[in-house]
This record gives sequence, C-alpha cells and structure tokens, in this order.
Amino acid sequence: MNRPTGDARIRLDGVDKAFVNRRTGERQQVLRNFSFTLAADELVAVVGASGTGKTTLLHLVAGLELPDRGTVDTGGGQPRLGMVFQQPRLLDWTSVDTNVRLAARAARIDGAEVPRILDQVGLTEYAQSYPSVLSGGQRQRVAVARAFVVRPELVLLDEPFSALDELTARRLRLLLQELWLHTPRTGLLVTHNALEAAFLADRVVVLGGRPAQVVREYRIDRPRPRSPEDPELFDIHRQIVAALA
Ligand SMILES: Nc1ncnc2c1ncn2[C@@H]1O[C@H](COP(=O)(O)OP(=O)(O)OP(=O)(O)O)[C@@H](O)[C@H]1O
Repeated sequence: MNRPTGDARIRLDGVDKAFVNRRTGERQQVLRNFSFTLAADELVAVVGASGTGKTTLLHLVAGLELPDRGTVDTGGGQPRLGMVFQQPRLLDWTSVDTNVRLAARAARIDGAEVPRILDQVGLTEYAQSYPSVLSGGQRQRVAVARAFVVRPELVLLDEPFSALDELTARRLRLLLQELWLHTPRTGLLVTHNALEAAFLADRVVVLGGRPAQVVREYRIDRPRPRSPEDPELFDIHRQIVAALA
C-alpha cells in the first residue's frame, strides 16, 4: 500500500464496490469510481438515506470489505482500529474490566490503561460487574472504552448511539467529544442523525444516489467543546436534513 499524499490519513481512489444478492442473484453497484479522503485527526460524519452505502464505506476503510476496483490507502499498513457499533457486542460471560482488558491485550496495550479508560467513560464502579446488569447506555460506554483502550489511530463508529434513548445518546455524544478533546484522532462516524453529525464532526458528508456519490459536504468550524444547544449547529443540521430530503 502507498502512503496517502498531503495530510490525508485515509484515501479511497476510484473505488467500485458491488454486492450480489444471494437470493435473487441481482447485482447491486453500491459505489462506482468513488473517491474520498479522511485527513489526519479529522472526524468525518457520513449521513445518507438507508441503503446508500454508508456502512459499506466504513467497512472498506476498516478493511472488512475489499474494493472490486480502485484503492483504499490507509497509509502503509493497517492502522490500529477502534470500532463502535450500534450494538455493544460485549462478552456477556465476563466482567466489564475483562471485556476492556481483552481488547487491550489483543492490541498489545498494557492492561494498566484499563482503569484510566474506565474512569474516563464513568464506569469505575462497574469494573467488576457483568454486562447483563448494566443499562444500555452503560453497555455502550463499555464498547467505547474497548475501542479507545487500544489507543486507536483510526476510530470507526457505525451508528453508535442510535439504539439508545435520546438523553443517553446525548450523554454519550458529550463523552465522545471529551475523548476527542483529550486526544484528537482520525475518525469516521456513520449516523442517521444529522444533528449528531453536526455536533461531533469536523466535516459532514452527505451520500446519495445509486451508485452512491458525495452529494454535499459541510465543514463544521464551530470551536470545541461544542454545546448540543448551539443554534449554529441546529442551522447546519437543518441544511443537512434539506440535502437528505
Ligand atoms: N454483504 C452484503 N451482501 C449483499 N448486499 C449487501 C451487503 N452489504 C451491503 N449490501 C447492500 O448494499 C447496499 C448498501 O448497504 P449499506 O449497509 O452500506 O447501506 P447503509 O447506507 O449503511 O444503510 P443503513 O443506513 O440502512 O444502515 C444495501 O442495498 C445493502 O443491502
């Protein structure tokens, strides 16, 4: 793999990606000649209608899918990844501490990091609890801790808060903002929530069409820490929703 030029951390160039529906045999071209860059320490949110190809894009960046054509350049080797999905996907048979510790061990990160990250996500007192006794929001905090304990060079978030009630989702967005303020990282956030995108991201990319293209892009220059009540973010949110319609 070549190193991306400029300050791009991730670069997709001329990517084609199609899937064949196993049941109908029909081929669906999700991306064609698709190009996209993610700069170092940039957090980009991707929004778009259901089925547009947002998760496909995230999977290509993660190396979970390969392009049919074109290149996905992650800068010389696979960056250390932290991923958060819609569901926390925890190991139910063991404690919160061990869930996070195993992720650290898999990434060869010192386990001494675990108490610090549990403190950051507000779960110190639940370290020895099993996931089954935690609320949905607490479980997702464990998932966030597991993603961040590996000191990720690239954070991929696939609708991380969409299964949570609005108040819990809001708290977790604030937590994510704090983690990013503490250590800025390169990140890709897939979300259906245009306000979440505007609140968290440096840039919001609207995907549309089939095959998918970038139909609009918004640079969010609001200083951090941001407030979820910032009227300017609501304004950008309205523009994004209009672009999605
Ligand atoms: N592994 C796969 N096999 C077959 N089709 C797939 C596969 N992965 C994705 N697709 C199809 O590709 C299209 C894009 O899917 P993708 O999950 O990327 O969309 P999305 O924008 O993330 O959708 P949503 O917002 O609903 O999660 C969809 O029509 C989907 O059915």
